[in-house]
Amino acid sequence: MQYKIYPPEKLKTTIELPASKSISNRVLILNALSLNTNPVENLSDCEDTQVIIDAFNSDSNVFDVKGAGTAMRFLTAFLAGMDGEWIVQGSKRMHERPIYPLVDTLKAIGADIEYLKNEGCPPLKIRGKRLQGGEVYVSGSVSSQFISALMMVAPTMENGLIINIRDEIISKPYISLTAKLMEEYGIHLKWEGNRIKIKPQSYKPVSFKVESDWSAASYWYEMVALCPDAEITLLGLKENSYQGDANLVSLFKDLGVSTEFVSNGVVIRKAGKPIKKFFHNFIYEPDLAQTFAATCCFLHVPFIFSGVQSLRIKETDRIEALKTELKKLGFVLRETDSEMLEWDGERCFVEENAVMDTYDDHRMAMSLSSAAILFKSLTMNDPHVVSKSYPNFWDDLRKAGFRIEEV
Ligand SMILES: O=C(O)C1=C[C@@H](OP(=O)(O)O)[C@@H](O)[C@H](O)C1
Ligand SMILES: C=C(OP(=O)(O)O)C(=O)O
Repeated sequence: MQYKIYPPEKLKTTIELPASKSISNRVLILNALSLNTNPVENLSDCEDTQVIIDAFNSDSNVFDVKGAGTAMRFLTAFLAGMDGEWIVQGSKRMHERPIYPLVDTLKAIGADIEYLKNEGCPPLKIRGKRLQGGEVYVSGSVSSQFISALMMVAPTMENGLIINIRDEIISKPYISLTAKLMEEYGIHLKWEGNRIKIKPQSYKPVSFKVESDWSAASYWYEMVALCPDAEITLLGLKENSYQGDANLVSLFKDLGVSTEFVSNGVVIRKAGKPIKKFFHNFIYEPDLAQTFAATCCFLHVPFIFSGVQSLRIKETDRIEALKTELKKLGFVLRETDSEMLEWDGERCFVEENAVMDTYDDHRMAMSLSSAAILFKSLTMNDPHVVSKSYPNFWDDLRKAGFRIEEV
């Protein structure tokens, strides 16, 4: 399926953002560990959250997490400590995404996990049993989700868990998010430097309301940056958010978007000119890199991004995908080394009748959609991929005045 997207003359609207998928997916695991029966308010309706709900409601011992990295990693650690024999599988891409740092660590404390296809990647067969815990070493440079997964199950282990994080810690705010949510569920943990100590203890069931998703908000910031006349209210965002991607407020200031925090969210507006060149290390906000690559190109602001190495092992190789799709629109991006992505302002011919590919990656679709504002229209393949984190994205664009035709 293809969409042809036409922008409105001006943007003035109020958008009910989806709930944070990172918080929703942690809360589901924490609820299961605390035997919590209180309903969660505002749980995300996205596919990545639904696959965890489906796993918990299933009578089968075979779970399909589709493309959800958090679901794959969190359920692996959860099921490793649950009596029974389990199979966790996912999409074709999920079966290429690494999970060995987590599996190796779980095996080191007695877990029984087998690779069913490719060594180091899902699908997995897990023969669950109560884990003793102890002291483990895990790499922090592949995915923070391994550390979050271990942290959440640590209090249920007989001896608790001391997690020593080796190498560079990427996506650190997501580890902080896990720690803060565990604290809300009554857990005490000690995190000093590269060491997280969690004693055996019981989770307390609590009522929880999930805040809106800052990563999803980034696409609306991008639209405001590109639209000559724009004011958008985004509901449900918190100023003192647990989400690291809230850092986009200060990053978008440099690209001419102001943020006013109001009681029920934020109002974002066009405010001044963008800076001449944009520099940022995305190691702590990998999910924002595509938004900023697209925004900078469409604003004609050259950029140097560092810390983008983890983008290669996400829903797709996001570096390759960005280079390919932005080139179709006339922007020549380069990797100066494996951790850097740069656009020095080099242009090429805009491909005639360019059609954007989305690579089974919600963030490719959402970050590129704003090109419709610059080019007056945009055609995109497989737009439904947004359901991974933001199922109502296209409906919200329609609400904001975009015309979207199915072609
Ligand atoms: O823990 C989480 O909720 C997430 C952690 C990040 O992954 P990595 O730690 O693999 O970078 C992020 O990209 C992903 O969208 C969500
Ligand atoms: C990388 C992402 O998700 P995950 O790793 O959980 O599949 C994402 O949502 O951008």
